[in-house]
Amino acid sequence: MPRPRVLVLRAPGTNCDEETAYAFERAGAECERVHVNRLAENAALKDRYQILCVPGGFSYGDDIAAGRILATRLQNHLADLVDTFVHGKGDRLVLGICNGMQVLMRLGVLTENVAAAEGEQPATLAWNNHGRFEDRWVHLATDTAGGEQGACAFLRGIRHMYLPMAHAEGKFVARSEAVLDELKQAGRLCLRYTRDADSGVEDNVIEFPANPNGADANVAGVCDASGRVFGLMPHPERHIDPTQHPYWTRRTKQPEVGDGLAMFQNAVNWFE
Ligand SMILES: NC(=O)CC[C@H](N)C(=O)O
Repeated sequence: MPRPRVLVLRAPGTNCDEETAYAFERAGAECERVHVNRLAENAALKDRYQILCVPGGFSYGDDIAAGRILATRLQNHLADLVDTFVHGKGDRLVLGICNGMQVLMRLGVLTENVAAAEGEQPATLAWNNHGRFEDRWVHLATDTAGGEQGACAFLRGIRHMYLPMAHAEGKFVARSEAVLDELKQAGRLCLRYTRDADSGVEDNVIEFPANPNGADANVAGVCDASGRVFGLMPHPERHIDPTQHPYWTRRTKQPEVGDGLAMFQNAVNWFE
């Protein structure tokens, strides 16, 4: 299989596209950063890629709500692109990081097929509990409720990650306990904030700062029913090299790579 080609989507206000492209390239993919307007001009462009990634940033200045305007632009002008990657033949992957997860949530693709009343969104991303932008490193645990490997294609074999998070509107809130339960049972609440490197998944909300925003069930990332479409609020592309770790000068034993790289490698290996 040739190296998978990644489309890293850019919009006004995107600011993590270069790091994200670097992460995918380090993992062995070929990557192009493409502006949403170029895709709107040339619909056939999307056929060049196997992975769609919506990176972090402040698309359209977070106006109205973070991710809302880019999601609306995709819905109204690039519905075919979204449909091809999310549904299509099931042979492509979609990743949304931070602002990208906000876009995927606003599009509804991460909570598709979940029972909610007609016209109601099953879940959303609200403002952090303390009402501020929060920028810190967090411990994350993966949920394997979807089976030994877990439900999510990007998280295979990963049990724990230490990654930066940096957002204001990242608190995952489900409409009801029933929605939360349904997502949980299916293993779709696949990435959770946790206390430290040795802690696992907890369903009760853990205290700040371990859970930096107050998210229901400590949710940091959600995948669709197929596990091919994944959104997470923390930034795996900011921990690719061990020197990005805040304590790297104090550690005697240096790991070969940063915790975030495995996620990008999983994406590349999915095509083998
Ligand atoms: N790092 C990011 O992608 C930021 C996401 C978004 N602008 C927020 O503050 O919530």
